[in-house]
Amino acid sequence: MTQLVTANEMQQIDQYTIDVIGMPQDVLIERAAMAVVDVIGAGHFDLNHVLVLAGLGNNGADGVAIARLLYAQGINVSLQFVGNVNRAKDSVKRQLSIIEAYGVVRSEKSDFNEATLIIDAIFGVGLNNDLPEGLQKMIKAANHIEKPVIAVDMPTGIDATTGEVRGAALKAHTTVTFGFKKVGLTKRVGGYLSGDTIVKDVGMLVPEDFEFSLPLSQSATHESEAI
Ligand SMILES: NC(=O)C1=CN([C@@H]2O[C@H](COP(=O)(O)OP(=O)(O)OC[C@H]3O[C@@H](n4cnc5c(N)ncnc54)[C@H](OP(=O)(O)O)[C@@H]3O)[C@@H](O)[C@H]2O)[C@@H](O)CC1
Ligand SMILES: [K+]
Repeated sequence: MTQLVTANEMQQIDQYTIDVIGMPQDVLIERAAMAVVDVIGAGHFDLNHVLVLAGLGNNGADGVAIARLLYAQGINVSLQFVGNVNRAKDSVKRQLSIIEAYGVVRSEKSDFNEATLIIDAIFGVGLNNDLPEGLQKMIKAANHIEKPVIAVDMPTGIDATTGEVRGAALKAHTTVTFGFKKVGLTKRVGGYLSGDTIVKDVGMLVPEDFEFSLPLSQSATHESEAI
């Protein structure tokens, strides 16, 4: 039995945990990154060349932290930004200044062909529009070569509430989603493109009087089991 949430409900819980409980955002980002690295470690993925695709919001911040953790384990990882870094959120810029001290290579072009595993940290629950044309093209090309993809929180391009594709969506082998299972991962194309979905606890707290709008789902899911 799992509690399903909409994008908005997840964002309210995020904000409450940070603003009311006082949990630093960078702690949540670090725990999210560690959760994804746990899943990578427990999986049977080819880690010869991991390519992290990072966007400009907190989903991207998760991605930069994941790249740092993998690099610190001696894994061959490259980081590619999707979008204009100058427009990135502060959380991403903080992660960037940290990772630069570790010496991680930032690749400009998307070296999909060499990658043996792709970490999709472009957009998460903050997706609020159709993807830009260029990104849609890149995603369709990536889907075509069928590289294994681990989606961070949501497959990029899937609306976390409706499960619809916003122009294009990166098909994931596995989706590691934080806190609660987003209802978009169970509906329409979102249910298909998200692959195996694992819910990981990153320390979010739900307000006492919080009213979930969705019923508990029967769907089996991996709770945040220790791996
Ligand atoms: N909050 C927390 O504490 C934690 C959050 N966590 C992580 O954060 C993720 C949510 O982060 P997020 O709200 O920054 O949104 P995200 O999905 O990164 O999008 C980035 C920005 O892109 C923009 N944008 C949207 N759609 C667009 C489009 N079609 N085309 C172009 N641009 C578009 C939009 O910016 P705007 O347009 O609103 O200025 C948006 O802000 C969540 O999924 C999880 O991974 C975890 O670390 C746990 C702790
Ligand atoms: K993502």
